Amino acid sequence: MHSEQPLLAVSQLTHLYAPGKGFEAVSFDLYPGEVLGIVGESGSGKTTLLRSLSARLAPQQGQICYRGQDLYQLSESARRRLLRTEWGVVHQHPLEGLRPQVTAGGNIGERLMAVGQRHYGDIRQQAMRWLQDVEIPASRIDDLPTTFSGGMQQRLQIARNLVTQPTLVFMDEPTGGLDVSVQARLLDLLRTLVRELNLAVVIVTHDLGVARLLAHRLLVMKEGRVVESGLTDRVLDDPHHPYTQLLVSSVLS
Ligand SMILES: Nc1ncnc2c1ncn2[C@@H]1O[C@H](COP(=O)(O)OP(=O)(O)OP(=O)(O)O)[C@@H](O)[C@H]1O
Repeated sequence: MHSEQPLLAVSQLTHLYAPGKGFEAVSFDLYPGEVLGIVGESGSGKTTLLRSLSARLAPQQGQICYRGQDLYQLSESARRRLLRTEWGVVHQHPLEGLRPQVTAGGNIGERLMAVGQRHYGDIRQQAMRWLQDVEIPASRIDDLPTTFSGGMQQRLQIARNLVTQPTLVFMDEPTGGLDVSVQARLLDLLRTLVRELNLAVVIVTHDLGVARLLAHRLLVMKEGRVVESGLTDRVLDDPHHPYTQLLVSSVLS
């Protein structure tokens, strides 16, 4: 099936705050350009797992290899560099992923500087192009993100993360907290960007509609364990595990 090496190889990953709280024995491979959705009810451990996968919470057991290298054997500064360059993290609350005291252009430009760009004119031009790509008027480049609507802030956070052309992006409920029409446009935008940039994505969502639209494969979590995994259409149209059946039928009813 895949001749190439996985971007992420996760095996037997565990971090439990208490029995059933956190995640336990999670294993999967993620390949370039693949979108993996993590679904499950509130408290099932999705966010904790995402933090561990994205180098922000050391697991108690198990291993994550990124391009064949053990993530938690890297130095702290190497992991931080990854997060500023080849990786991106899109938080549910955009201001957690933005610098509120820095202009929209500065928020995007900062990531370019982290990958070594120094030419002010080039950086500003790329920031302007990215603002337009995420449907923010370029005339807002010198405004602070706190003056933006929630939907605009989320699009700015996405631009900030994608400007460095990352290979892997982690998203935690990126459309949560937005109203339905704003959500639909944002999903459309994400789908286009993921395809155009051939991004690998791990996306946490409790919304099966979002999972259906974006994810190629799903992990279904319950009480910290993966109870079912597979291609998105298979999992949602022909769920095998009773918990997945319940999850799917609760959306349909
Ligand atoms: N720092 C922490 N210390 C102790 N327990 C925690 C901590 N963080 C999370 N938990 C617990 O671990 C469990 C999993 O939480 P987590 O946020 O990963 O779930 P989730 O599936 O992302 O939920 P939601 O969809 O509501 O965000 C919960 O019971 C939560 O209370």
